[in-house]
Amino acid sequence: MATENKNLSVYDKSKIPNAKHLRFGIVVSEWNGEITEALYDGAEEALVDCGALPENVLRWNVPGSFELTFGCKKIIQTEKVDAVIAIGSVIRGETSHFDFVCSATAQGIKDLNVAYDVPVIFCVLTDDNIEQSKARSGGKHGNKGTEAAIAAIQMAVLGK
Ligand SMILES: Nc1c(NC[C@H](O)[C@H](O)[C@H](O)CO)[nH]c(=O)[nH]c1=O
Ligand SMILES: CC(=O)[C@@H](O)COP(=O)(O)O
Repeated sequence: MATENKNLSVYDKSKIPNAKHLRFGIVVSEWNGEITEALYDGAEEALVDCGALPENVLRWNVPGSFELTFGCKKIIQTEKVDAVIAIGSVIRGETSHFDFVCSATAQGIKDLNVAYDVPVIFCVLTDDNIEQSKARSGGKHGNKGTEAAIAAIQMAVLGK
């Protein structure tokens, strides 16, 4: 199902485990800050709505989406977290740089999920234009940060 037909912010709280005993890391790319801040707000609000304590939501910033892999690795290595959310916004420019950043970031975050026993949630928008990004960070399609928070809670308790 494409995002076009799904609201990213809709979740059934009764079906989400309570997050009161969980601790989360959120690593936020500073590129396209208007978008990533909105994604962060959606994620943080959903985590707290589902019972997480604000003091158990740890935020680190990195320069761009390419640095998300390293930032997520470091937060896993240095902090006790039950799940990590990687937040970024990549918007296509004139060159093929978009493709390399998106691919490297997706592969890097996938690799972290293999290398460590802490789920890392891919909350990276990869859009052709800013309008698509705005629509997915609190606009007509909801907020991918909200979706990522719910996934983080579900994955944090998986197998426990
Ligand atoms: N163009 C975007 C970037 N580019 C920067 C890279 O992510 C990286 O920080 C740089 O290549 C240095 O290693 N990053 C985004 O997150 N979004 C973009 O649209
Ligand atoms: C995703 C990018 O790196 C991109 O926004 C950079 O723009 P350009 O390809 O025009 O250099």
